[in-house]
Amino acid sequence: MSAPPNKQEQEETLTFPSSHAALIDPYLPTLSPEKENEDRWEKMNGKVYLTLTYAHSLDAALSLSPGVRTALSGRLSKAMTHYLRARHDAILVGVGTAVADDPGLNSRVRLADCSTRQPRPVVLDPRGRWAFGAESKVVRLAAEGKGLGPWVLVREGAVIDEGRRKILERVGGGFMFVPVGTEGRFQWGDVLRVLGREGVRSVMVEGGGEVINSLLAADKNGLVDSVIVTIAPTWLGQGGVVVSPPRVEGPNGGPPQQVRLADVRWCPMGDDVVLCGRIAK
Ligand SMILES: NC(=O)c1ccc[n+]([C@@H]2O[C@H](COP(=O)([O-])OP(=O)(O)OC[C@H]3O[C@@H](n4cnc5c(N)ncnc54)[C@H](O)[C@@H]3O)[C@@H](O)[C@H]2O)c1
Ligand SMILES: Nc1nc(=O)c(N)c(NC[C@H](O)[C@H](O)[C@H](O)COP(=O)(O)O)[nH]1
Repeated sequence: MSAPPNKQEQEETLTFPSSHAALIDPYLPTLSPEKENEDRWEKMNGKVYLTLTYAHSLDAALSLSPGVRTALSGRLSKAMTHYLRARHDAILVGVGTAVADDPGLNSRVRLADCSTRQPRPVVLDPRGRWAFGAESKVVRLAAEGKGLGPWVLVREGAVIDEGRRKILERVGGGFMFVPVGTEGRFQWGDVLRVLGREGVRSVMVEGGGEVINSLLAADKNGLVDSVIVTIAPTWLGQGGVVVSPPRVEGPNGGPPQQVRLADVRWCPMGDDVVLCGRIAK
């Protein structure tokens, strides 16, 4: 595990070789002209393409503890993550990640045609916990034209701080309202509907633990189109934020149902390995 990246490391342009991109591309939403995208969107009844992607250790930990930013990906798999960011319309994280990591949520990879493409940062924050300001990295990058302004999804009826609303709107972002259930959570279907209404056709969900586990638990509805996991050759030890969704009991008291991947591909990337797949039906 390395020290937190310094500002220069965080802002340098990354390259992701096309030979590696070719391994990952079958698991990504297609890059097609807008018209074709809209036709497909209608055929799929307005289903936003969802890629679940994150990096974890050999003991399935995303980080040392909830409030700690922990670098796991090596140089090449990190470039892959930035390539994924360029290949989706939006990138979504939970407020726990926004608070712990102060993430940029932009793409720093140059694509094969030398262009860059930025995803819309989306933060799930039902209770309005994220105390961002103009100096928060994602806001600053948007102000500098290096990313898009974030959308913060809060519960319907939440009282919005005027100052924060202005900060977001100044960089092209804003608050959006989504209904919550009894547990104070959004339904994933509602989240995707809100994003779809705003023109988002693909989203990569990057974490953290609660977001990933709640999405895997909800996937009986077939929301996840592909899964791309970077596995780093390290154990973080007990106490980390772990990917392990709640068990679903099997029928008639049988063994618990497993969430399994099909159509699997393992891609070595530097010291890491990237696992791609789709959730088996
Ligand atoms: N290694 C990686 O790829 C990676 C990726 C992202 C985050 N992380 C790490 O994960 C840690 C944060 O994880 P975490 O589990 O504490 O926080 P999290 O990012 O999953 O955020 C949790 C919060 O998001 C909101 N949320 C989650 N699911 C929701 C739903 N269905 N509806 C409404 N709101 C929902 C809730 O407010 C919840 O408290 C940090 O340490 C971060 O560094 C690692
Ligand atoms: N792929 C990946 N490898 C890692 O080792 C790691 N720690 C993350 N973590 C994802 C999480 O969403 C972080 O918040 C962003 O990676 C912050 O990075 P940026 O500032 O957006 O570049 N993701």
